[in-house]
Amino acid sequence: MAEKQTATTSDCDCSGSNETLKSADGEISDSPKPPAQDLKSVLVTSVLSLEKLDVDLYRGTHHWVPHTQRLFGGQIVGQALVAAADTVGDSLHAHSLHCYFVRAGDPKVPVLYQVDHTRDGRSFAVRSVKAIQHGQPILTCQVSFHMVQPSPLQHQFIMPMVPPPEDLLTVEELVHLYLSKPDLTEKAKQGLNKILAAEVPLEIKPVHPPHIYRLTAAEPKKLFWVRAGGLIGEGNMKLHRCVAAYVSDFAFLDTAMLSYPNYRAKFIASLDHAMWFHNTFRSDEWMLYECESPWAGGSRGLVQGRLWRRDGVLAASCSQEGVLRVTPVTPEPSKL
Ligand SMILES: CC(C)(COP(=O)(O)OP(=O)(O)OC[C@H]1O[C@@H](n2cnc3c(N)ncnc32)[C@H](O)[C@@H]1OP(=O)(O)O)[C@@H](O)C(=O)NCCC(=O)NCCSC(=O)CCCCC(=O)O
Repeated sequence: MAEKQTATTSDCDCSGSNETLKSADGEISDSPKPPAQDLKSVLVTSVLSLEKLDVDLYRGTHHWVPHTQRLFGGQIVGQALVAAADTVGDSLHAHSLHCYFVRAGDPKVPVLYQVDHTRDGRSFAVRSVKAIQHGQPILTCQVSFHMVQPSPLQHQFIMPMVPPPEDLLTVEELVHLYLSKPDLTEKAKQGLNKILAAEVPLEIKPVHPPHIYRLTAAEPKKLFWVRAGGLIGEGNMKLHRCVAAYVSDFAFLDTAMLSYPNYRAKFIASLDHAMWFHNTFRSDEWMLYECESPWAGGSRGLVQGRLWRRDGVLAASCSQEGVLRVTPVTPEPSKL
């Protein structure tokens, strides 16, 4: 047991990878401007840097834990993808993954990732990953990898027209703006300060920032720009998919709650998560996350998302179902 190594992420020399930034029509695109932030992202240095304990066995630790004190689903999916990707060659790239969150993750102990080599074929390889805590699975995940293959069949939806990230405020800037408003209730202040204290390793700019007190039902749709906080770099393009897996579970499921301002979630958790990767991208550059919920019912909600590169190329698609147990909100007398 146990030669100790760090798996697959920041230190991996994947300079042999021939994956370049290509647009949907196969043209090499103008490389978007490098991100402003120059410090290595904590997603690289910690969250997605797994310890290799043995053949096909990895250990991951935690960074940001949501207030629910159950592990963030995106972290578990991202780490599972790192483990799976470490067991395939550099010419294979994850094109889809399908996961079930079967138990809540415990933030007090690390997570073990056990990889099973389900199949290795000529063009595709499939890995099955079990994330384990206290001897029991918390996540089961299947990842399929594909070698780069050309095709005359190419189409995609068109990216929604939205203001560029430079014209929008980050969540932190919005919170400071809200905190400067008079007549803020103590409860609202506490909620806003909690947002500032959370060390989410992502930068987010909502396209339509929510009103501090959401009073009216909205369509279950939202759009936000998102990128990893800090630099990831071009060295390991596989890692960008792992980061996108992390990103894709963030603020996703609550899209299903947007039409119900008179209810708050007393229990909300993702049950499953699926992703399809379509094109290369850098997750430390701004991507537009377009989220919508086509259905809710039976204490569950379905959400679907598209991650767009800012040059309009569809990078990835996501789907998730979650449990939504709600309780009515008592209206507060003092509103902004
Ligand atoms: C809990 C899961 C979904 C399975 O549920 P169940 O089979 O019901 O498990 P139990 O252990 O029997 O119950 C758990 C809990 O729920 C209460 N419960 C059960 N049924 C009902 C019911 N019909 N009505 C009311 N309450 C019910 C039960 O009493 C227990 O309550 P407790 O005793 O107070 O605990 C299970 O599959 C699970 O937990 N899966 C993991 C889900 C998960 O962790 N997903 C990833 C994290 S969520 C996430 O990351 C979303 C992003 C958040 C960040 C952001 O975007 O801001």
